[in-house]
Amino acid sequence: MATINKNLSDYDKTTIPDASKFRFGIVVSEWNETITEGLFQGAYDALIENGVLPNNIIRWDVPGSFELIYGSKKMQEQMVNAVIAIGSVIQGETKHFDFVCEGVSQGIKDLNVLHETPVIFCVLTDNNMQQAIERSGGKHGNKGTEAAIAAIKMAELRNNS
Ligand SMILES: Nc1c(NC[C@H](O)[C@H](O)[C@H](O)CO)[nH]c(=O)[nH]c1=O
Ligand SMILES: CC(=O)C(O)COP(=O)(O)O
Repeated sequence: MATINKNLSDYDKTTIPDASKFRFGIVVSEWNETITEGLFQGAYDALIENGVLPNNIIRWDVPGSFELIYGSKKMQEQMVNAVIAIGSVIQGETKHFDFVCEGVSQGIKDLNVLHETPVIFCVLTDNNMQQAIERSGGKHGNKGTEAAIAAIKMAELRNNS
């Protein structure tokens, strides 16, 4: 199903584990800052709504989405139950978009394969700014909310396995 047929902020609260026992790391890319701030807010609000204590949310900023890999790797070392990597890549005139998207998605996949702490992929890869606006608190909801719910579920899975 495409995002266009699904609001990214919708979730069934009754299916979400109690998150009050968990600590989360959020790594935020500064590129397309208005978008990544919207995603951060969506993630932060959803964590709080599901019982996470403000002191148990650690935020670090990195320059761009490519740096989310290193930032998330260091965040995995911080005694957190899960990490959320937040970025926004927007298509430009060159192939740079493809390299950044490929690098960050493969890099975060590698962190999930190599280490115990789950890293959630909250990186928008849009054709234009309008698509990014619509997915960071706009008409399609907020991918930050979706990422926070995924982080809680993965923290619980890790706890129980
Ligand atoms: N163009 C975008 C970038 N580019 C920057 C890279 O992510 C990286 O910071 C640079 O190559 C230095 O290593 N980053 C985004 O997050 N979004 C973009 O649209
Ligand atoms: C995603 C990008 O790399 C980007 O927006 C850069 O734009 P350009 O390809 O025009 O340099």
